[in-house]
Amino acid sequence: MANARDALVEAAARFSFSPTARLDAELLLAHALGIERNALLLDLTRAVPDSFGPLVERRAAQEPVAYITGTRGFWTLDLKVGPGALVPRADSETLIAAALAHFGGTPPAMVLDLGTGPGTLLLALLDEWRSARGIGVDYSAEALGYALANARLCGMADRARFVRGDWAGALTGAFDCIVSNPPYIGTAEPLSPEVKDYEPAAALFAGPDGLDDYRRLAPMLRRRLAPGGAALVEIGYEQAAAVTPLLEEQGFRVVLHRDLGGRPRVLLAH
Ligand SMILES: C[S@@+](CC[C@H](N)C(=O)[O-])C[C@H]1O[C@@H](n2cnc3c(N)ncnc32)[C@H](O)[C@@H]1O
Repeated sequence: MANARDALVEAAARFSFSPTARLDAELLLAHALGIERNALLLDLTRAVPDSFGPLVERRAAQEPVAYITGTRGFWTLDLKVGPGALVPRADSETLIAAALAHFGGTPPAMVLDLGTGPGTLLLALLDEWRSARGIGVDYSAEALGYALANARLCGMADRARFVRGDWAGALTGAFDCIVSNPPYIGTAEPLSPEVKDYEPAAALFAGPDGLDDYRRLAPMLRRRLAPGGAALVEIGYEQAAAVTPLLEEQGFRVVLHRDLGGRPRVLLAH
């Protein structure tokens, strides 16, 4: 029977399409063994279970690792994810860092996450702001199923509520912090099979120029933001020049935040 060391080399070679081929293999083998990746790396002589083979086949077909393992780490949390919900992206942690920096030692009382998916932004913020409560909105029932499960798993079900709806259309009241990572990919943009063939199109595409959802969201942010509050939206790295005026037209002052790669990633409107 192959040992872990050899099996990882073989699996990573099958994942040459992935920039994180070796990491993918380690995560899948740790999942098959039911242990943490760190524990796997401490002993690479261990035997490989038969259940690893089918996982390798799924990844070789470019299924996202997070859909295979059913979880994805985001900020301080391990979130349950699966088909029907976008896999949280590391780039979105820029928005969390920007929100924490903006509010500093005075956390907002009410947070609204528009397009919450598996609860990503809302739950990460509520984990930091223990006195805050929040609402996550999505129009995907599947995504909301994961969001609710994640709120329970992370011990935040008493502070996080989820609502199915078309952005903020059905909401009333004011929120001190509104966050959103809406779909922002243009319909003709080329995408890898990993994204295009597995992740929900409704979480990705926003009209020919990728801006349709920002156009709808901008006036809703104005209406739902409490005085003195801040709205933060994630953007594609080439969209700052197009999205900033949409927010400024609503009377907002806009501050740009960059991701760890130095690319424009978040607009903070206040
Ligand atoms: C790019 S995904 C982001 C998901 C999550 N916020 C994250 O960062 O992992 C966009 C989300 O917006 C949701 N969405 C798209 N159009 C929507 C609409 N009109 N109203 C509410 N949610 C919408 C999608 O279902 C999807 O979950």
